[in-house]
Amino acid sequence: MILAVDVGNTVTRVAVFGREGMEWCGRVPTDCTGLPGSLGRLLQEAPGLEEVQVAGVCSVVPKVDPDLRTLIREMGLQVLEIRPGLSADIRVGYTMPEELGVDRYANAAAAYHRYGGPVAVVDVGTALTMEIVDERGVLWGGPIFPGPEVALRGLGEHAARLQGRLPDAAGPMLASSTAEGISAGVAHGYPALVEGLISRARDAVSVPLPVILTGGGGSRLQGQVAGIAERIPHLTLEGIALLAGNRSPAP
Ligand SMILES: Nc1ncnc2c1ncn2[C@@H]1O[C@H](COP(=O)(O)OP(=O)(O)OP(=O)(O)O)[C@@H](O)[C@H]1O
Ligand SMILES: CC(C)(CO)[C@@H](O)C(=O)NCCC(=O)O
Ligand SMILES: [K+]
Repeated sequence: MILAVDVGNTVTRVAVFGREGMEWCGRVPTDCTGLPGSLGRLLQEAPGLEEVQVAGVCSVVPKVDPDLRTLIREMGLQVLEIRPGLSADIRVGYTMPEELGVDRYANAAAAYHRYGGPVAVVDVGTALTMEIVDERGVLWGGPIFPGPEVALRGLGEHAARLQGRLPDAAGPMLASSTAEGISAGVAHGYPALVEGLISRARDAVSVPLPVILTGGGGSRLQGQVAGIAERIPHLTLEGIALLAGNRSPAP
């Protein structure tokens, strides 16, 4: 059994994986000072944790790493840090592979395991990213763009008359108020953005490219974007479990 830990800039997700796949998952906010406490409490509820020996840890928030490692080791688990190079199947196309977000590497590993190459992932979280693995198994970064919440917060901070809050409902294209205009921007803008990125990625790869949608914002995009093969909400966790399960932990 493996514990997968995915520390994103907004949300930290954890899951227990057994032979049959994911058996339990939970989430807490990534609050840099409070994370070890809240994660420790959450993990007390995790069923089957006594059978786990290895924690695959994937963090894109370096500040939390030391305390997180301490917490996991104090729970009696061995820490296996996810890093580019853990998969024998994919090779990172970055000039400096260590620059690539490890969550993106985990996404790519899970996607490649399911589909082979080429395959792409669109992950909508704090950032909107695309990971592209070509037919030779080379992982290219793909575009990085502000996620919906970050984009709107930026707008609110820089435009005196606009609020930077995410709307609940989709606004119409012919808006009759500022609120409707903003909700139309998010509801129509992000699907159009993702469709455009997918179309350009397909031009760049020039072979049929299945695309997987994931991330907390992925649920809002489901059904709104043409050309998505499937949405897999826990793709990053799946990739972490896969990468951690294939390797023995470092001493
Ligand atoms: N109305 C909406 N339309 C589009 N996207 C939304 C909407 N509401 C929330 N979102 C997106 O959903 C995401 C929330 O997902 P979640 O709380 O799982 O965190 P996350 O951003 O995926 O976390 P991380 O980047 O830390 O992995 C936010 O990134 C936000 O941009
Ligand atoms: C892009 C994010 C923020 C997505 O979580 C993360 O993967 C990250 O910090 N990446 C480093 C930059 C890169 O992947 O090229
Ligand atoms: K993420």
